[in-house]
Amino acid sequence: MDNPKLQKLPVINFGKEKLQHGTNGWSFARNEVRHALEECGCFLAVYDAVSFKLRDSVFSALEKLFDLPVETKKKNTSDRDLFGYFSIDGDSSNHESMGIENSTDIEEVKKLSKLVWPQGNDDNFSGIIHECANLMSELEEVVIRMVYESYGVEKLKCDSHLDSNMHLLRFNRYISHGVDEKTVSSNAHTDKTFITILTENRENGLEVKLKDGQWIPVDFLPSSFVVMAGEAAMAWSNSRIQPCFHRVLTNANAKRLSLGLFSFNKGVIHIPQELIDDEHPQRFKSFDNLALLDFFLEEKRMGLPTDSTTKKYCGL
Ligand SMILES: O=C(O)CCC(=O)C(=O)O
Ligand SMILES: [Fe+2]
Repeated sequence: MDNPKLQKLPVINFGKEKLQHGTNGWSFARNEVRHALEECGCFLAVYDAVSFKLRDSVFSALEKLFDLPVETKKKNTSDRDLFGYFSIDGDSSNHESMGIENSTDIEEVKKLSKLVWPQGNDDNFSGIIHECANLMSELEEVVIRMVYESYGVEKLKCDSHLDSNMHLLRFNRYISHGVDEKTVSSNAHTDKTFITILTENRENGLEVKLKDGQWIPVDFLPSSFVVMAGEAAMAWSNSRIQPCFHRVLTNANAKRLSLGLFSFNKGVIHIPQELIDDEHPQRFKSFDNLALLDFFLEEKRMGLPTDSTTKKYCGL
């Protein structure tokens, strides 16, 4: 039975009519987005632009990708830790991840496909993955436009933010073996992104932490994606938006796949004047989002605590 004390995440519908700027549906959804990000740091977006058929094709393509030999998967490299292939093995679990930088460019998706299937791939891996990445990035653009608009920040600033957006598409597979309880497959963390958009196959596991400290499981609805605010959105918003703390717990003998679009800004992010006033004095300096990520990765490599990386990097 549902625990009545367990809160649920806000659910916001992103049907076609809500995506039309200037409609009542848009204004209503825009207010819900701001409220959800300020209160929870995340929400569930029902977004049927990604059809069930496309979803199924994406997850079966990812299953084939992860079923490749480790040596092949290791060809997915990147200059940044965590952007290419990595694997974390625990006593009873295994978490593997692969990524495609600039995934809204089909050539980048083809590059990975050619690397791991040099003889060719008959399942249209690139087409399917690229279509899904593009649809996810369209949702992300709508969310970012709504966020800028809800705070009355100039449209030009929003356009320039979107022009310098960089997307990393990342796939995760978590396998846990014969344990009775849930296994922590990904420790609690916040992303260093502006926005992260995630979905999963049928196996649940993602949990988010609410303001009151309660961890709640994300119950994905059909056609839904969780939209999470990252540290960059928190700093940009002068701490109005909460960064979303999340973790992954997998069930015994489960195989879970997830797909996430991580957006970083390639330029320098300035804290908008519209978000600074007597009640909200400026809390962060202008900062470079990717440099913030590199700073975090370096601190992590050195084994330093990373719970207040952003404050340390660009806090005032
Ligand atoms: O697999 C998931 O649902 C979450 C993955 C995640 O938090 C991450 O890749 O940063
Ligand atoms: Fe994450």
